[in-house]
Amino acid sequence: MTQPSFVIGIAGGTGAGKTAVAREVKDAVGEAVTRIPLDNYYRDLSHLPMDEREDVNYDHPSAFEWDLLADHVAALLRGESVEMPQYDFTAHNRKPERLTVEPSAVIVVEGILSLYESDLRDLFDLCVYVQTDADVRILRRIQRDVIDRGRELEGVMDQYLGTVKPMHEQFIEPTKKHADIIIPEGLNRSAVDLLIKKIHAEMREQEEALA
Ligand SMILES: Nc1ncnc2c1ncn2[C@@H]1O[C@H](COP(=O)(O)OP(=O)(O)O)[C@@H](O)[C@H]1O
Ligand SMILES: Nc1ccn([C@@H]2O[C@H](COP(=O)(O)O)[C@@H](O)[C@H]2O)c(=O)n1
Repeated sequence: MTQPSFVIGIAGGTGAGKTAVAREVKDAVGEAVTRIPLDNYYRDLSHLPMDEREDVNYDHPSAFEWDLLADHVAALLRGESVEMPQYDFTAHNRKPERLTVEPSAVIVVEGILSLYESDLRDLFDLCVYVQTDADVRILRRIQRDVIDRGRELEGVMDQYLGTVKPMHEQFIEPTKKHADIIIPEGLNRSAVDLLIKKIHAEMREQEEALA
């Protein structure tokens, strides 16, 4: 049985506020929202030792298992549950366990390159880009990586200049052209409230279509 779902892709640079927006939407709309972090679809790198996993370019499109993510979103739209991978930023690898995700009225796919791959984008009803200046994003990222992810400041800076910034300019920022909505700064109250209103309106339409 197909599940009528409203699918939203939220993209934007590291530290832009994508996760904050997606969490705010889930908190406001509730159980009807399933959040699918793109990070969970980083390729399994169990075949590489830790020192090689540390050096992977995690901001290049090739770092993600796009087919699996598109298959999972398509399965949810067919009304089937999926076994979503989980990611461990400390190990630079997938966790052994998966999380069962059930079909739902609203699906939010959120991550740096959510709007990059056309097969995935074709499944989205609404494309959102969170636009935040690079200086604000790097400050947020340093805070998160050093405090939450236990990384050294020097490593965060090297990674930012070596891969994060150039990949942002080459691959992430250009996906803004696919956006229906651009949200400034992340948790922009007015923009997020409008997004939540749109989701409620779509859910009402789904309910009326089923009645
Ligand atoms: N408009 C905002 N003003 C201040 N801080 C914000 C705003 N939006 C998001 N943040 C904060 O910025 C940090 C990074 O946001 P996050 O959503 O994790 O970014 P992303 O998922 O895009 O990497 C978080 O601590 C979040 O609470
Ligand atoms: N092992 C990894 C995997 C990813 N990253 C970085 O995460 C960023 C994406 O997540 P956001 O919440 O910031 O959007 C991306 O820029 C990768 O560089 C990492 O550092 N280590």
